[in-house]
Amino acid sequence: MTSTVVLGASVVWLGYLVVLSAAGVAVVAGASWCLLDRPTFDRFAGRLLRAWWRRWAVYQRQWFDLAYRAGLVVTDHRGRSWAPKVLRVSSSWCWDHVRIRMVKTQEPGDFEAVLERLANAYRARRATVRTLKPGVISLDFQRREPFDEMPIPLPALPESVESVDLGRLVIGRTEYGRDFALDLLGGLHILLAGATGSGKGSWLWGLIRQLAPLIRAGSVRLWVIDPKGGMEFGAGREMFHRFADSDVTGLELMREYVETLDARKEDLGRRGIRTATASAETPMDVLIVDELAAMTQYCSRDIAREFEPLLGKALTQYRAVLGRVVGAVQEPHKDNVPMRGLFPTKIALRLDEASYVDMTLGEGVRDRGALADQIPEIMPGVGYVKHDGRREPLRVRAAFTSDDDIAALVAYCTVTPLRRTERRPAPRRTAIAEITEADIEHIDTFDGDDEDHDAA
Ligand SMILES: Nc1ncnc2c1ncn2[C@@H]1O[C@H](COP(=O)(O)OP(=O)(O)OP(=O)(O)O)[C@@H](O)[C@H]1O
Repeated sequence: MTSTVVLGASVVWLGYLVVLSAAGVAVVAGASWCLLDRPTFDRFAGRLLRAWWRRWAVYQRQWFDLAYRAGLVVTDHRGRSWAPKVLRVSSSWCWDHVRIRMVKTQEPGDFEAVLERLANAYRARRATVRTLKPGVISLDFQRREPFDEMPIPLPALPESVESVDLGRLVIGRTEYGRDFALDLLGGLHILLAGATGSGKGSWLWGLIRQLAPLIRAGSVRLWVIDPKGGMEFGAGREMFHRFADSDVTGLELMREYVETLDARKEDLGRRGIRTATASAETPMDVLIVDELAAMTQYCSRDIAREFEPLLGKALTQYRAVLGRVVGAVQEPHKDNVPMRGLFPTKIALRLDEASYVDMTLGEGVRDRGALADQIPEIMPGVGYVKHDGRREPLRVRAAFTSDDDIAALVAYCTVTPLRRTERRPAPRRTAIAEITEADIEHIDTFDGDDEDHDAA
């Protein structure tokens, strides 16, 4: 209505030609933007335009008819009919969210009962209902599933130290088909929440793979706590700086991590260095905790009581001295992760409960489209990412890292390039009495080219 009034006024005020030309320029500019950079176009303009268009052309237009046929129109004793009202439509790349005010006496269950019918009518892949507040629900319709057909190739191992950008470690693809990267410089610490089998392993190994040349060069050191007996990370113990496979050894590792970074903080402070750069002298120390709850909740009280403040310290004090924490958890409630807010990068893979989504990503993010509890089990590795300072969650899938890829990674990181002198075989101790004529001949004919020796 408002847009019609504004358009009418513009035509009267400026004339048809001016309004048509302005509209033409806007369409061409928008189309070029969309072609050149779809994710940013979608973030700033696409989702608004799509929501406006779909409200007008799809949801609002068919709503009364469909609500009537689905039995959602209520008739009172005087024969008057009341239909639930479409209040607002918002849209992300894959989902539409239709906010509905229910008729008094209706309940969310009335809509749940006819969800399949509504999904069919609106040609959606699936639909869910959420209660937003008393009397208001959101009907969520999934329009597309890009990860059904999108291949997610495992990014190649970076070739050299110089080719690793700690601010852009590519581990998968976004729903728009673009590379998705984690950022250990600006993004600092990462919290990864996901139910069992949701693909946390792929995310963590994907991140480690991208650090491989730096691990091999000693510029990144991994401190890994895998308190579930080393099930996930045992295969990589050789390449880790420190590895713990129980809560007891995990606590010892945590103590050493904090002592090491405290010492570095003091040392760099004395030398007047305010921010360190990752190098063999001052490596980036990445602490990976595969199941935070095993160190904070499902362990003895003494362990949890000591571990939590140490973790809090690691999350708050070591940014400048290159301490980074990557924590994984299945149930992200406060008892398991008391310091959730200290992780600037948050990722929600498939979660068992709707309430876990906001616990992981922050208040209200599920309402903005991060339906991590709706990710099907057949889609491991898919999740929603939320960066501090960015409103919209992004849907992402990590590439799958197989056992063979892990073995190759470990082999790559644990082979130290040998220096030429080290490759020479130790001189054979030969007693003078053992020297034969043939030996003397060989010594005479040796011309200084030691290729055979080197190859040996
Ligand atoms: N990115 C991915 N793409 C495709 N399949 C995947 C991906 N990640 C994981 N999978 C599949 O899902 C299975 C479970 O993944 P994974 O072990 O990483 O889950 P998890 O969240 O670490 O589970 P748990 O908490 O029980 O250790 C894997 O064995 C693999 O078959």
